[in-house]
Amino acid sequence: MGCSPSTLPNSSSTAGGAGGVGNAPLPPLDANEKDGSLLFCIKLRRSRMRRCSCGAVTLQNQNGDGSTGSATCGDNMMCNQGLLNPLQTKNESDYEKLSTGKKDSIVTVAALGNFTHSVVRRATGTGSTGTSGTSSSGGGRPGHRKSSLALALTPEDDSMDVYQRNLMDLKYPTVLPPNPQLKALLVFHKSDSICEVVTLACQRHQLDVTLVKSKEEALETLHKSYATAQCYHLIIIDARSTKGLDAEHIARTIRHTHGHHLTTIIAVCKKSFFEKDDALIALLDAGVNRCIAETTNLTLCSVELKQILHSIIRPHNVMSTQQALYTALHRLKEVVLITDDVLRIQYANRATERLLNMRLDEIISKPLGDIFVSDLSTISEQGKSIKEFDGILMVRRKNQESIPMHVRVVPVACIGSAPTHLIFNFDIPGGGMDFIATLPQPKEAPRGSLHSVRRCSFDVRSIASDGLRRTSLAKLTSLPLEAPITKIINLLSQVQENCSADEARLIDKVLDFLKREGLYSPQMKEIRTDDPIATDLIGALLTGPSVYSSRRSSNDSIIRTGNSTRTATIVPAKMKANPIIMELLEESLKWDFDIFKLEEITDYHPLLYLGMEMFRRFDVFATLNIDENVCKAWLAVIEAHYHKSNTYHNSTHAADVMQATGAFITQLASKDMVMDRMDEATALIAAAAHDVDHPGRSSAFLCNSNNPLAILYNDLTVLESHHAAITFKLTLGDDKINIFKNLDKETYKSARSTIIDMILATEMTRHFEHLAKFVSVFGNEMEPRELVQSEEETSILMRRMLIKVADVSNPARPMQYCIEWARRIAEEYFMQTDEEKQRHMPIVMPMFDRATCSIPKSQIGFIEYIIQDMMHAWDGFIDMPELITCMQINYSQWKKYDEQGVNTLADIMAKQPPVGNKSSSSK
Ligand SMILES: Nc1ncnc2c1ncn2[C@@H]1O[C@@H]2COP(=O)(O)O[C@H]2[C@H]1O
Repeated sequence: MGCSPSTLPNSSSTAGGAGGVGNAPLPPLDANEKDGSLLFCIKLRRSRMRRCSCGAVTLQNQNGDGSTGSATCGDNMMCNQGLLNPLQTKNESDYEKLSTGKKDSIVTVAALGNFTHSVVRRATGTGSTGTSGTSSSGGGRPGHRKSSLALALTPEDDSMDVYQRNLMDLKYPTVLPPNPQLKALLVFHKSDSICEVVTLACQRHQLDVTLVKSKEEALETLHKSYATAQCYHLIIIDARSTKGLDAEHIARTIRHTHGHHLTTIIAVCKKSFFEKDDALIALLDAGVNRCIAETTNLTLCSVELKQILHSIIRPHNVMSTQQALYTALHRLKEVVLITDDVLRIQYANRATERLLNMRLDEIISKPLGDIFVSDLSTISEQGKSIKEFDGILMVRRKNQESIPMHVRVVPVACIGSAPTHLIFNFDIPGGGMDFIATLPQPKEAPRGSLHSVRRCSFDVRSIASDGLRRTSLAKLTSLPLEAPITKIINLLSQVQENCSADEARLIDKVLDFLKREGLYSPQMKEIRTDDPIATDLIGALLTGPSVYSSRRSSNDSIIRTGNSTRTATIVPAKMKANPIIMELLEESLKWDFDIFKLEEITDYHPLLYLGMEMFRRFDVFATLNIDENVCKAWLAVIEAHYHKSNTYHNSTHAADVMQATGAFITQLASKDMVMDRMDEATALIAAAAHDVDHPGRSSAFLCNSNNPLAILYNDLTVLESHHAAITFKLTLGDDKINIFKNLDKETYKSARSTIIDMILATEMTRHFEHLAKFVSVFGNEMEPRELVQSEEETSILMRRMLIKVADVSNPARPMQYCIEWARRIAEEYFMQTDEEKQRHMPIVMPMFDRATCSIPKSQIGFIEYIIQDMMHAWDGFIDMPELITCMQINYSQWKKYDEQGVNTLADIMAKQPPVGNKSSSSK
């Protein structure tokens, strides 16, 4: 069997393989799977792990006698042949019967993971495909190619002896790439001689060709083909003239169309085009895989096409099988760990989780040294050269004593260089879970009982140095403390050993939930979107920074400091009694207030002007018993600490949130749901300051870059904690701006607590928790005060929701403002991605790349997953139907843009009237 290390693309889209293989999408990749850079066809013997090379890849080989050598064996022949159609993945249990029950049998990853019906039938020698051959006679599944004329997915594919292959399959079954009837969609404005030659070349290679003449026709055809699971593998676009077709636009639209991440797109260009690298690069950036020169020479065109089939389409097909392999590895009973090139764990399967008593997210990215107590210098000398190893290592389980395990370690090379990665395989007595289930549990731990089991070569120093810690751990674990939840988890784990794969998967999910904190805190609904942009955005907003730690991490240790050069004593800008400003501020409580105009006419001091207007309208001066000038100075200082360079998180956003807060307070009052004066004042202050000193980067970014703020707040609620803290630091640090100085102690304490609570409530990771609590109290038939909650508790829930809705109300603003906010936030996200790339940091939202991001898709996802439910809940409470109306209009507009392929910021902005022109609407 061959090993086929290859690079996994860093995108969940690979998993679907929809565009490339025309099959049902595979499940999305886990974070670690996404980042895994290796793919292995592995077979693991109970007693030995073997591996060999494919093609140019060199891997060391351990022969049966223990010697090492280079493996370029005939097993490689088995790597990529035959068929794997995920649609046919049914009969896993059949296959398990076939592959188990043999002592010292080869436990193939395929045997335990997805395996196809057709392969099973071939392997068992039953069924027509077994004897007629899957690719030569057409006796396989319907619609499959006839091999003598068709493209061979591997050089061996067409000529392989069918019987011999079946025997080989039986012995070394592998996961095989799909090999469907290939379909090509030709998008040519007119059927000229070039189009004819391309068509003939396609036909020469047995491609099923469809010709369309416009972008609309192309999209409709793709849409239909996706709906009927008959995807196109190759799309060839005529890019010779922009008059007929805008190839760049078409390519970009196709890339953003669901199911076409892996579709191969080729552009046919004029010869002269190859002298203009700008134009070529633009096409490639739009998602074209290759540009080819127009030709009327059929042979040339045919050769070009053949190369594309081999170098692009075939690898895409192979890639689509990677998920199957990972699934298989994941379910393997043997413990398998793979490290990356700096010896951090990049892959661990489920058995590893059990062995180490840790969750995958706790394992992935850990340095190897963290899970072994033993000295690892025999495997890696100062992290430089890595060596084969077969012996005993002390493994450190979470919260428990270390245990000795027999471990085999194999170094592998990825791209022909010296070996960089290590594969660890643990020899588990009895072959699997039973042993793991019997590992010493806290109470019954027969300490040291396993120590005599095997020949050992422990590193005495490491054990001694760790002794103290282990002794105290031992004391802890022997305490008669066992939470009921631990018992439940253990019982469920036992049940899992003897149940079907589907049941095991469900139990896995249950276990996952049980192991989480906050079992009774409402959480976000599962994100059910296939759209990677929405997944990226919502995932980044709703999950804490730990989620990113498993992504490729950075060796970047540059610490980004906050904007610490400003002093708190900034003299307030002189507010001019400008009649235009005054006139605009008359509208300041209306939902369609033009905040961008205010930004412009106040020369980027909207917070100062809007803030004073709000303070005046809600008589905050009297409530705080403070001079107007102190409030003015306070607003000026707060505004000065918003970063002008942020496109979104600047003082205009703060003013916008304050304006929404004012509008909500007014509406509440009109509904007789009056907030008291101090509640109004604190809500406005919280709104004004809620993002102060925002660095224009997310909390996850700060955590990933070891920013001092992330260190200070232990990666928890980093930005919001900072906004709240700096608000008070600035305010209390200078008497001239201390708006609280005349409050008595108790009132100040209560005001401070309210402001902090409101600012912290803007953190999105607890979005669903806040929303669910709000709905459970205010969405109830009963009066809130009849519920168990105290009045103070209900009022806290209301204030939190108020600032949350105000904070993300931009998708429910009139369309032209909504679009401008979308532009600003997208630009800020893009700048973060640019910086992450430049500093080689983990990319928090890879889809927010200015070259490829679809703004409409991001907004559709944001509205669907975050905004919609919240706006309905808030409207139900406050009765502001204009929020819902605006949101729905905006949503339809984003959908329209999406359908039209208006994706980039430039595309969208080109469709907008100038900002500030209220009367015009979007095209
Ligand atoms: N229109 C939008 N599209 C995408 N994300 C948004 C939009 N508006 C707000 N957000 C995000 O929602 C977050 C709410 O909290 P922040 O203001 O810290 O950061 C905000 C942005 O990250």
